[in-house]
Amino acid sequence: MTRNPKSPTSAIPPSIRQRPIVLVGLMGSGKSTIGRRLAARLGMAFADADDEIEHAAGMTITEMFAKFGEAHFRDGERRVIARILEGKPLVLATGGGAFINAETRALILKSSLCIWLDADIPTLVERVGRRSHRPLLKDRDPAEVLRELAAVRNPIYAEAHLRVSSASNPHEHTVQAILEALATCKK
Ligand SMILES: Nc1ncnc2c1ncn2[C@@H]1O[C@H](COP(=O)(O)OP(=O)(O)OP(=O)(O)O)[C@@H](O)[C@H]1O
Ligand SMILES: O=C(O)C1=C[C@@H](O)[C@@H](O)[C@H](O)C1
Ligand SMILES: [Mg+2]
Repeated sequence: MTRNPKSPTSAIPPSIRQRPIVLVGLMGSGKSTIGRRLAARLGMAFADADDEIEHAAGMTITEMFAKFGEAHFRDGERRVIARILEGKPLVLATGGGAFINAETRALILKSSLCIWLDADIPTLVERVGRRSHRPLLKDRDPAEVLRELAAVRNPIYAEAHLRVSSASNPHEHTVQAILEALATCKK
């Protein structure tokens, strides 16, 4: 594991590891890939809510949307996130819409330290790719959908406790920026 001497994790108050760290933000903002790396740096467990939901339902998110609709998916998402947050503190990557659901958001804000990973639309478009497996992006121009979602969702993501840009490459820059934010976090 590489450690950057500029940001030793020893600078992070021990209380930070005593509750879950939850990453929220739009599709492609890096919640899953950054979350896994952040957890490794902090020596915490990691979970991805999208993976957990697929595991619990025994089908993909795309299948769930097609078979039961988005509302059903959101309900399952809330229950899965509630169960994860009741367990041992960990880093949790949420799906892009989880924090937009008022009940799920209340749960996250109450029991975790919540970080909004934010990036500009061109960066997000590049990262989700042109042939996305994500059900909300597969039938329309991803740039258009992401712009619409950003307009509605960004004011809600702004309720997160911390906001960190994930726009710069490589991943380690973003992990570093999160570690720096955690080191001075008063929440
Ligand atoms: N800070 C970063 N630097 C470089 N590449 C990144 C960064 N963040 C994400 N990526 C790349 O962007 C792509 C999408 O990232 P990721 O799957 O982590 O997004 P996500 O927020 O989990 O999306 P979703 O909400 O759809 O689950 C991946 O290929 C990932 O490697
Ligand atoms: O932004 C969203 O609403 C979504 C993001 C993905 O992570 C998945 O949770 C699903 O595709 C919905
Ligand atoms: Mg993800």
